[in-house]
Order: sequence, then structure tokens, then C-alpha cells
Amino acid sequence: MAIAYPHFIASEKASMETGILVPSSSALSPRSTPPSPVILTQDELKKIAAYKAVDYVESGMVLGLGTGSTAKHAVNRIGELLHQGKLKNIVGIPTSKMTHEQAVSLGIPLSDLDSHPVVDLGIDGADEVDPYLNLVKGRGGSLLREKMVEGACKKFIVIVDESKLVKHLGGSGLAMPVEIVPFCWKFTAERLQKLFDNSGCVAKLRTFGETDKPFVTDNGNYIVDLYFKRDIGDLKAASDAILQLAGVVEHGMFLDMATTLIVAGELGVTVKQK
Ligand SMILES: O=C[C@H](O)[C@H](O)[C@H](O)COP(=O)(O)O
Repeated sequence: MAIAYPHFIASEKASMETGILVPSSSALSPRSTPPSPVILTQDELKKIAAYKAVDYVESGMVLGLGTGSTAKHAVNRIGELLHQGKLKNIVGIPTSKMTHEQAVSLGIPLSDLDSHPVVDLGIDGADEVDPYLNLVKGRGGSLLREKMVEGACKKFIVIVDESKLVKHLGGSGLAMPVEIVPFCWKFTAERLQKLFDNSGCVAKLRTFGETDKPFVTDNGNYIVDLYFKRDIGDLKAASDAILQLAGVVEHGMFLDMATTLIVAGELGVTVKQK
């Protein structure tokens, strides 16, 4: 069910800093002209989805802390609630070095999967979400640690703005990342491309910006991005085929892992349970 935002006017938009979407008093007073709607930026939508997800966090939980521009808002919010004393005894398991640094700067106590092999709740963004809550992740390069942590979560909430919704994975025409070992990376990239010849796949090594310098993951590996011209079909078969290639470490398809999806769009927030 979609929860619509209250009639936004400019002063209400400012209240999003707290994540609480409450009409200002002026919005409740009679006025001669109707309030003009405020168009929310993509980052504001990400923040709304993130804050909604943090409503599910309870004191004492072990939390999987996601990575990226959407998850960053959730981690900030958790830090804020800890400092306000509204959350207590939280332990975070970060999914990247970047999130680790963010959590340390916020004073969130951290641990790892060795000490906490069962995680109560994970919250993370995604690059694509299909109608069955299958995901593409890893365009920020953090897919391996994310898959390890989120695979250990009892509940995994995915937070996105509505631009991430697709009919089928790969459908955005953007990258589907695969983490590979650096050894003979061209060989592995060619084999990956060949696997999906029928879907018009092009495999590209991820580099730093316009340079030829390979992007290196937190685990010292490379990323090959797969671009599809056509539907890749059976996702489980695609996943198995990729993982069978020696040289592949992990791919960015997160199949059957998300338990809840929170989408923020122009018309409101939607929560979908699996
Ligand atoms: O490697 C990056 C992660 O999978 C991110 O969660 C994903 O790319 C979504 O990132 P953002 O929230 O910045 O769109």
C-alpha cells in the first residue's frame, strides 16, 4: 500500500531534515491559493526510504549496514537514534570499507560475521529491483561483502527510489557487475560475455573514471560490468553459469534474498513484503 506524503509546500520540505513528514502549521491554515507541490530530488526520495527502513530497527539488534548513497542515509539515521538514546545496544556489520568508516565516525559499535554469524536485520540500497524483489547490486563495487552480510540476515530490507524498479533484471540497460580475480581478467571477461551471447551481452572491465586503471574492490579484485541488449531469461540459470566460471568471485544478482522492499516515489512510500 502506498503512503502518500502530506501536501508538501516549501516549508514542509525542510522538515525532511528530520525525516518526519509533518505538514507545517501554515499548511493547515486557510489559504487563498492551493499549495504548489514540491518536487523531491532523487536524494530526498532515497532519504525517505532509508528513514522508513530504520523504523524497523530495535534496540539490541545486530544490523547489516549497507553501502551506497541510499544506505548512507540509513546509517546516519541509526547513528542519530543511538546518540539520542532512542536505540541501545546496536551492533553493526558494515558491508564495505566506506560504510565501516562512516559507522566509526558516527560511533556505531561494529563487529563482523565471524563474531556475529546471524544478523537480525540488513538495510541496503539496490541498483535494480524486479517485481519479485530480485536485485542487481554492486554498481558501487561492494557486492561481495554485501552478499555475504545480507545472506546472513534474518530480514533484509531494500530501500530505493522508484527509478530503480525494472520489469526484469538487466532491464535498465546499465551494468550488471561481476567481481573477478585480477589474474587473466580478459580471459574471464571474454568467457562471461560469451555466456550471454544470446542476450547481446557486452562485458567491460570497470575502470576509474576515464582512465585505463582498473577499479579495485575492497577485496583486491576487479569488476567486469555486463550490459545486456535483451532479457537474460532464467536468472537462476544465469547465476549458476556465472558462478561456475573459474576466476569469478561473485556476481551482483541478489536472487530471493530481500524480504522487504521500501520504495519512495513522487506519490509516496510503498512497503512490499515478500
Ligand atoms: O556496490 C554498491 C551497492 O550495491 C549499492 O547498494 C547499490 O549500488 C545502490 O547504490 P545507491 O544507493 O548509491 O544507488
